Amino acid sequence: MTGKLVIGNWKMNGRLAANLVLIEALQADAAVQAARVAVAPPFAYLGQAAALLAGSNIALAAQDVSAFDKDGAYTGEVSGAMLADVGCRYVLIGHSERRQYFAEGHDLLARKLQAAVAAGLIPVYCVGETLAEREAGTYKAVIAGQLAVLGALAGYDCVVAYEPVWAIGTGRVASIEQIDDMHQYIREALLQCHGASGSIRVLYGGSVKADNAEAIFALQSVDGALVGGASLDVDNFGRICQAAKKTV
Ligand SMILES: O=C(CO)COP(=O)(O)O
Repeated sequence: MTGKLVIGNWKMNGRLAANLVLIEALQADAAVQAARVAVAPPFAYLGQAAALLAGSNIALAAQDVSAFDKDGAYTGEVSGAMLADVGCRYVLIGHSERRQYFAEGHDLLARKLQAAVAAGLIPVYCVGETLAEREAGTYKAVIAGQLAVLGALAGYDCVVAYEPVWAIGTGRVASIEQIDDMHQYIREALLQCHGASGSIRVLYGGSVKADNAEAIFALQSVDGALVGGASLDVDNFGRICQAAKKTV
């Protein structure tokens, strides 16, 4: 499978009936089948999605993982081993919504990253600055601080998703220049803290839609996209996958 990686983050959306319709439509979409694609449903629906996706090219991703890597008395938690057991290949870690609403910070995220790789999952580590940080001009330092957590993961397969908070769900996509600038910066920073930017893929996320995907994927510095809202719409997601496949 070649091409850019497209991951659909469903966030806290979905129901059994709607998921069935969406996944069956994705399976029937030639562009989705031909691209390198993953979907990240909520925990409650991972089993359903895994069963529906069995034998398909579409991989399964989770939206989060517990920092605890041993089974036990951790009510409400879902471990990396459980995610691997139900068929997940990827797991999102450090999404800005988790940083914002659940106060996830450096130490916890470092543990989650370790737990993910220990379970054989590929972490999709999310970074991104707020509008205030962008306007204050501190955004690169913010991203560098967030990336520092990856230092301990040297040697592991890892995906980084750059998602400027101000572009998430706002329809306000970062400009091509802003994306390229940050992706170049992230690659260089990864070389410093992770040691091998070559083995790391950097995805862009934030209001990616069918009509802007091709221009974003045309950037050499972009290895794919983490898609929120548009991943719930087959037509939009299918066209994003088509754009990803075009720009190998
Ligand atoms: O947060 C995102 C993906 O993780 C991006 O969400 P939107 O594509 O809805 O802006």
